[in-house]
Amino acid sequence: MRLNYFNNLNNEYSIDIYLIMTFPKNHVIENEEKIRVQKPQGSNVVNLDIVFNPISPHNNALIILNQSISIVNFLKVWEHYRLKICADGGANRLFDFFSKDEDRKNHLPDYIIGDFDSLRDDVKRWYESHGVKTIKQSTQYATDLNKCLDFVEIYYDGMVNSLAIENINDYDGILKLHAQIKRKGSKIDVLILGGIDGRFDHTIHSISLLLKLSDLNPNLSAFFITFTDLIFLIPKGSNSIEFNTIQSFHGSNCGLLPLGGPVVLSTSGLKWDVKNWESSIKGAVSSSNRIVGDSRFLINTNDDLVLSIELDYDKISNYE
Ligand SMILES: Nc1ncnc2c1ncn2[C@@H]1O[C@H](COP(=O)(O)OP(=O)(O)OP(=O)(O)O)[C@@H](O)[C@H]1O
Ligand SMILES: Cc1ncc(C[n+]2csc(CCO)c2C)c(N)n1
Repeated sequence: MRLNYFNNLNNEYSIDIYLIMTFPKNHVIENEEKIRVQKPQGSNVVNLDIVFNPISPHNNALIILNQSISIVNFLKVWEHYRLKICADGGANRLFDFFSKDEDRKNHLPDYIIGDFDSLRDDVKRWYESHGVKTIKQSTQYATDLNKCLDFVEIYYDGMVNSLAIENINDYDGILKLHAQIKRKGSKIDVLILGGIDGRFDHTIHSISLLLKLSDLNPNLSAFFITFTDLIFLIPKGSNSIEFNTIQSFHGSNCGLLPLGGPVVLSTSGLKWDVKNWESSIKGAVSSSNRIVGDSRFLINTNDDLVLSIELDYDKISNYE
């Protein structure tokens, strides 16, 4: 609220008065279906538009895991990513996605990385004969997803240019190189296709990696995409989750998932906004919530939180 007043020399002054509302613990407010949420100051901004249309000079990577490629806008997404990696059997999925060699040739990944227990021989040979680099990493103490995430960091650190791929030892060379990189480089947006909603151990491993990303792969900001959802980490603090392009996420169902441990949450822009709300996997969890903010919603959390947002393909197909 702004108050204007004049002093005795007739100069106009204004003062802003902020009303700070404090809510009781575990409060829920039910909102209308579409509400305006003001842009906050000093929040971490998570821009959902960059998932389908990454900012071009920005470092980014697409990782295809060994699950069928189910997102409907896959070909558009493909065009937007600079570095494309198939994790082991993920290359079979990319190969099988196309029915003609002509289309396959126009969609070559940069690398195929893994222990190669699932990569079919014919697929390996075909991609190698078209110039795709394959990097065998046979260690059974890291998953192919681990190896790919580490590789993305060493690639953008510049190590891969200065090092012939053949010189990476084929047991755990990527992990060894990764241990040498700078901890704080520039941010890299990574979109991971698959890894969630198939085998349960893989799913939990994927969530575990997400929760450990700031420790293990601090330069990466990762989004998992499945046929139904976008899943990513909301870091501790105040966050503004924004979607300015054609309101692509307004109306989507979402879940605030305390998978890293108990959290206390306050939100603005959800159908059921929570205030000072204690959430834990053994206690209350806000699932089947809905985004009602017209172009953003806010989450304040005292610890990292996993967020899932349902994908509405009618809306996201508007992304060019
Ligand atoms: N059924 C699945 N559900 C979810 N994610 C999967 C599934 N299968 C594979 N993935 C993901 O794709 C990656 C590459 O798949 P691949 O089948 O080559 O895995 P893998 O590491 O050999 O697994 P495993 O030996 O446990 O079957 C895995 O590391 C995992 O992240
Ligand atoms: C305690 C422990 N549990 C499981 C595995 C097995 N493992 C973990 S990652 C991986 C590679 C999958 O491609 C395999 C086989 C292990 N090594 N150590």
